[in-house]
Amino acid sequence: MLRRNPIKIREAISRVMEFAEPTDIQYLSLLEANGYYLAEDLISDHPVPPFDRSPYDGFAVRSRDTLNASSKSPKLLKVVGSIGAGQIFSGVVGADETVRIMTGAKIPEGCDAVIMIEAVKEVDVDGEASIHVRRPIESNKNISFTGEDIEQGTTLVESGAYISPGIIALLATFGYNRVPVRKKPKVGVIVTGSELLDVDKPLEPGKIRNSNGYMVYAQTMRAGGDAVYLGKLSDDFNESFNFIASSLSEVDVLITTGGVSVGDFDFMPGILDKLGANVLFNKIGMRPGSVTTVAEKDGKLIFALSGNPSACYVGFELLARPFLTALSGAKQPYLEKTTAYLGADFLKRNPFDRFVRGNLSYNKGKFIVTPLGLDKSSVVSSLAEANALIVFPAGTKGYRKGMEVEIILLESKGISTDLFGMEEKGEGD
Ligand SMILES: Nc1nc2c(c(=O)[nH]1)N[C@H]1C(S)=C(S)[C@@H](COP(=O)(O)OP(=O)(O)OC[C@H]3O[C@@H](n4cnc5c(N)ncnc54)[C@H](O)[C@@H]3O)O[C@H]1N2
Ligand code: MOO
Ligand SMILES: [Mg+2]
Repeated sequence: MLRRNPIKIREAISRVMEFAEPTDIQYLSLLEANGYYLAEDLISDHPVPPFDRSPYDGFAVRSRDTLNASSKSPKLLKVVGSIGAGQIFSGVVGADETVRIMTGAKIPEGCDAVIMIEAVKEVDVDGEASIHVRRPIESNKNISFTGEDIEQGTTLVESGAYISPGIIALLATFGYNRVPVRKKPKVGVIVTGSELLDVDKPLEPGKIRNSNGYMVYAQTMRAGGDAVYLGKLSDDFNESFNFIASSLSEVDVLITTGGVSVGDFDFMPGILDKLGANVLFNKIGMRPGSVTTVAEKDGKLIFALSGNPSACYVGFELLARPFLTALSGAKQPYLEKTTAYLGADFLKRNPFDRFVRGNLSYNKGKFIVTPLGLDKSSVVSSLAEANALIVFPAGTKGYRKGMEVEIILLESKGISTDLFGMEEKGEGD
């Protein structure tokens, strides 16, 4: 029988990440770029705003004209023009003159302040539009200055950043009609097992519906990959071998589920062997997902995930997810890790690092994480509400409600830079 040497999850992650080369750069329109990773630094090539402009609807004035204005003796200014955003006042504003100006319009030459519309009285003097100013205004008051938002030459976003709606706004501001991004890696998903029914089929004795295929497809998309569902293999070695061998050439990464353990129909180890793939590991000292196997063939990785739904889910999140996110060009591909208070007892011993599906919520100023469903790798029920993995390190005994635990956030776009901060906490296995 195949020899398996369990390694620590931290080591498994680093072996996988050694193969994480970002994909090629492609150019997308700004409407398509959301959710990709930026492939070059975004540097401001002009100041923002690019000209001094009015932050209000009002009147642009020369402040010195208003020096002696008071409510008893208002200063009369003649309105010599009117501009909206996008329009330019072509002349130079002279003594006791003002220009009616709307929010966003360029400050006319000669003016050094803006008085809001509500603060003046509009009057008609011999058929000429004028305003009464009732108090002095300081120089530079109510002006949005050139570069006050962004100075020219600033690195605003670094290559490898996740393109969020806010970054889209910056890209638009600086004229990125076409945005350099990393391609989403093409990820083939294959499920194995003669017991699997298609999702539209009624149950039959001894059979179950294929849930992993759809789950892994969705996980792949969440990880920034471009998932392709390649299909379901029945328990036939040669057929499975041929299909997997030919699928590999069509994708950047291949993910299979099932058939990685030691059963009569667990063909993945034999298939990887026959392929001549370099097995990075085939056992991890963790629960669930201990049988998670990763192999490399011609520079491409094959993630052979467990068939058990929870083990499959966790194996994907810990190993495939950072890998795919790194391929997609993320500067920081790891999920964020933080701490929370346990919402219920978890009294099992932890001979291996354990990753329990949990639901993180916020209650009265505290982050509470509650273990979900049965802690068995075969269950599917624990996955629906999982937004975190609770980390119980190997060698620990049992945790009571209210204790502080480390958690990995499943819905975050990476912030932390370590390998989940997995500390070595004794062997335990
Ligand atoms: N003698 C031993 N038996 C088992 C061991 C072991 O060490 N010695 N390890 C157990 C552990 S731990 C796990 S995890 C599983 C791993 O199983 P496989 O990866 O070989 O997966 P399968 O045998 O194909 O299936 C296991 C289980 O999962 C169901 N399954 C499979 N694919 C899907 C799918 N696409 N959707 C939903 N459910 C699926 C399958 O029907 C089985 O019930 O092995 C243990 N056994
Ligand atoms: O690989 Mo199994 O899920 O360890 O639990
Ligand atoms: Mg099996």
